[in-house]
Amino acid sequence: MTFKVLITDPISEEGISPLRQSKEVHIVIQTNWNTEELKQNIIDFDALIVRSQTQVTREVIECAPNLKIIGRAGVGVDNIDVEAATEKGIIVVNAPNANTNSAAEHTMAMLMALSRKIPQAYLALKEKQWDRKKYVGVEIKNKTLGIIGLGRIGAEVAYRAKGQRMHVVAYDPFLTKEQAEKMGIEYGNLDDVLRKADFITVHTPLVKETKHLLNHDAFEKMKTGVQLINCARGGIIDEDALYEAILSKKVAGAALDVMEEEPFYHHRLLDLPEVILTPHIGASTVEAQENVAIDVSHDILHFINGESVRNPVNMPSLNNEILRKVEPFFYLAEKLGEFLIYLTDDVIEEIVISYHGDVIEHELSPLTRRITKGILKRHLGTHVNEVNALLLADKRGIRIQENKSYTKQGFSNLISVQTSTKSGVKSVAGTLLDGLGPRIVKVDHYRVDVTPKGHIIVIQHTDQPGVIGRMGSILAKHDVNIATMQVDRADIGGEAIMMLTVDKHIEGKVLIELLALNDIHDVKTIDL
Ligand SMILES: NC(=O)C1=CN([C@@H]2O[C@H](COP(=O)(O)OP(=O)(O)OC[C@H]3O[C@@H](n4cnc5c(N)ncnc54)[C@H](O)[C@@H]3O)[C@@H](O)[C@H]2O)C=CC1
Ligand SMILES: O=C(O)C(=O)COP(=O)(O)O
Repeated sequence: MTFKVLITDPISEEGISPLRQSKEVHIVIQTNWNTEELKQNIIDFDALIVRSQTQVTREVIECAPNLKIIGRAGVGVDNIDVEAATEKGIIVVNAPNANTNSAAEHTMAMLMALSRKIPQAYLALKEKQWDRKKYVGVEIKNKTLGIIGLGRIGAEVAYRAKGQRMHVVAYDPFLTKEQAEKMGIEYGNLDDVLRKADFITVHTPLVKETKHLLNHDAFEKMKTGVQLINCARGGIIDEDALYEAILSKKVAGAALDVMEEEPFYHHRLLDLPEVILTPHIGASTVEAQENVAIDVSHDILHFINGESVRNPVNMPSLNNEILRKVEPFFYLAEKLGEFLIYLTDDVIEEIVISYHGDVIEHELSPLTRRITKGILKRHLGTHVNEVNALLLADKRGIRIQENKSYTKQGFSNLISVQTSTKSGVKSVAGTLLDGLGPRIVKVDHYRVDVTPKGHIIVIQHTDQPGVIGRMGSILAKHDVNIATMQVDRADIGGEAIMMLTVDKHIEGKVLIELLALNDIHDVKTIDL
């Protein structure tokens, strides 16, 4: 089947060559559509690749019933309604490492241009003005650069600034004093950075907490004559407050690659000679564009091939080594969920997942997602996936509890899943046996040993002579061949369980006959 990929922002042709080479992929590039046109035309597409310009709103996502993956050929996903995508089970991937260098280099270029007024001098000369006095700058050597957000790009900027013999003070909620010392920079809180810096550069994402992070109050705390750089996202600096701060001479200059509204032509900041601007070109290099497109293309191909994507935004990201260790448990996890929902007759209030033994050394969240997916899938349909399973459970008021314990419970690894409803608790446990694969080893408090695959019958009965024979006769009458069979009981003559694997799907009429047998209390037929 053809996998249709729509690309709506300019992208490197070399970068998408992995996609072009795939026979399954059909690519449409359309960079001129407005939102309405995008909404009308997105219906058939399986994947969408964008940069920062296309606004992938909830409305757009709702017009895309076939959309499975959105690739952001870059870092910031503030132009994508990730929550709406997650609800629909659409995976969002980006290219977090591919344009770091270009963005850091652009930041340094802006810092140099700002400190030496290069764009202003250039413009004047183009107007035939030779004015050397007007364009006196300041050195950056021995000046303090304040970095807000010391992630990938912030850290690269710090190294480069140190190379220029600047003193660097940085604030990031995840930065420790020790890490800062190792990097040879000063560790500070936000106020330290604001108070100490001669130049301030921001490298955070645009989120609720960073919107207008540099506002009127922040400007008040800065040195008079401070210069600002924003090569991250428009909106981190409050543009009106910046305008006022420049007029009042608190801020001597600003270099902006990004603005709150893009493209921008009419903002009053454009009229200030202290402001230098570029049209969001921090990642616009041949190398970065090729790299972002390659990374996103590979993730789309991973997705098509049923492999885990490398750079998910709305799921935990797993590196290859972590993935290699946890992947063998994926099938077992999902099947435990699928199995348990057959036994659960009432509305689920809580799912308790307990991991025992060696498995707890692995990243467990992908397993919890798969178990939840397995449970929800039966009633919510195939649109439930690893991306939206937890969100869908949460929206239905289902609490999910995860427990971990080193205690081995008789197996080197054991995953036990329990559903709680108003009518009681149901549980199943499974293990991954070395060389033998996944097994269901416990159903409620009964011990069993069944491969979670194919057609399974679970029969609750009273432990009496003849029950098994009568059950066997009914299956034989309907030409149902029993492949394996397990029996366990609480006490002699007490409650017992039979678990059979059979070679075909059990039809309703067989079920009715089984349920009518004396001493059989419940029968569940399960297709995994
Ligand atoms: N102008 C352009 O063309 C480009 C812009 N960008 C933008 O640069 C930004 C940073 O990108 P990366 O470094 O790759 O991301 P990153 O995720 O590696 O780093 C962001 C850092 O900001 C920190 N942070 C979050 N909230 C903060 C707060 N309130 N105060 C201080 N620090 C905070 C985080 O802890 C993290 O370390 C993103 O917004 C991205 O969209 C990225 C590439 C190109
Ligand atoms: O990667 C990012 O976050 C960027 O801002 C780059 O944006 P672009 O892909 O060049 O539109």
